[in-house]
Parts: sequence; C-alpha cells; structure tokens
Amino acid sequence: MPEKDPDFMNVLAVDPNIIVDLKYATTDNFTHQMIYDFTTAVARTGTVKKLGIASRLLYDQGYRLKIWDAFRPVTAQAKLFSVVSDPMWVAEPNPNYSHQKGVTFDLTLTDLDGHEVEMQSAFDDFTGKAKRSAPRTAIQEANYQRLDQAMTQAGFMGYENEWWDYRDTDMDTYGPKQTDPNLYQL
Ligand SMILES: C[C@@H](N)C(=O)N[C@H](C)C(=O)O
Repeated sequence: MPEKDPDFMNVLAVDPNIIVDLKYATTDNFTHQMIYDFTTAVARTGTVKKLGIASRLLYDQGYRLKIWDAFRPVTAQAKLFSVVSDPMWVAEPNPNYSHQKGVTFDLTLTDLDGHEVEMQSAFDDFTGKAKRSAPRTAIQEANYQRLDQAMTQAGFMGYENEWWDYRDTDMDTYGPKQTDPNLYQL
C-alpha cells in the first residue's frame, strides 16, 4: 500500500461544508467519458488551507463552495487534451502546471442547501461566455463578485478565460508532484 504524501490534503479535511462533485469522475463532462477513478478532491496542503479560508468567508455570508475539479493527474489531462486540444480551454499535459500539480480548483458557489447559484455560463462552456470579461446579468455579477472576492482574499487568482478556475497565487513555489487521491479518503 503506498503512503499518503503530506504535501497533499483532502479539501474536506479543512472544511466539511465544502461540496465535492468531481465532474471528470463521471460522464457528465465535455468528453462524455469517465476521465479518472477517484471522487476525492485533493490539492497541495497550502492550497487546501487557503480554500478553507475562502470557504469560511463564504459560509458566513450564507454560501458554500462546490468543487468540480482539484488535483488532476497528468494522465487525466492528456485524456482531456485529446478531446479539446486548445490551451485556452484545456492546458497541455505538463506535470509542472496548475491542476496537474495540485494548485488549482474548478469551483462554483451554492446556497447553504447546496443549490448552485446562477453564474454566467455552465462549467466547461468553452465559449466567450466563460471569460471573466464576458457580460453578466446583475444576479450573475453579484454571484461572480462574491466568489471572486472570497477567493482573492484567501490567496487565489482567477484564470482570465474561465470564471470557475482559481489558482493559488503561490503556485510557482510548488514543483511537480503526482499522487493518488484515493489514498486521502476520509
Ligand atoms: C478543462 C478545464 N476545466 C480546465 O481546467 N482548463 C484549464 C485551462 C486547464 O486545463 O488547466
């Protein structure tokens, strides 16, 4: 049995109010294939601690975070990239980048009952509607700003082309590392 690497952590260990719904563990994603064999969301330990800060900020305002993707093995990235080979929407396989080293989350906001709030587009809508510069209705704008402010305050930066993609501002201090998220089940 391989050992758990303490450089990674389950997001539910910092805050059980976080909702985990990993889309690439299901066929409900843009590839219509199951991309990986785990349902546990893990990331680098420092990145998970930052997520906990954002989660608590949002919970105090009556909202929860829902995680659609966290650490994503390079093998999974290669599967995604083989379906959409455009680095604007899907990064090239690279163990030193973003999800693939565990410093990025794809996420959205829900109310306290777990119902998703309205955002400007669906997850992985690879059109201009996904961009942070896209027009938003007043409700979408309020939801976007609430999420963005909490994530920024906690130490993340949003990827300009995908409103759901938040990266640890310390991401460049992390080197490449892979793990098996199944080891981190609570
Ligand atoms: C595939 C999409 N959810 C995503 O994560 N895109 C960024 C660019 C990535 O692949 O890192």
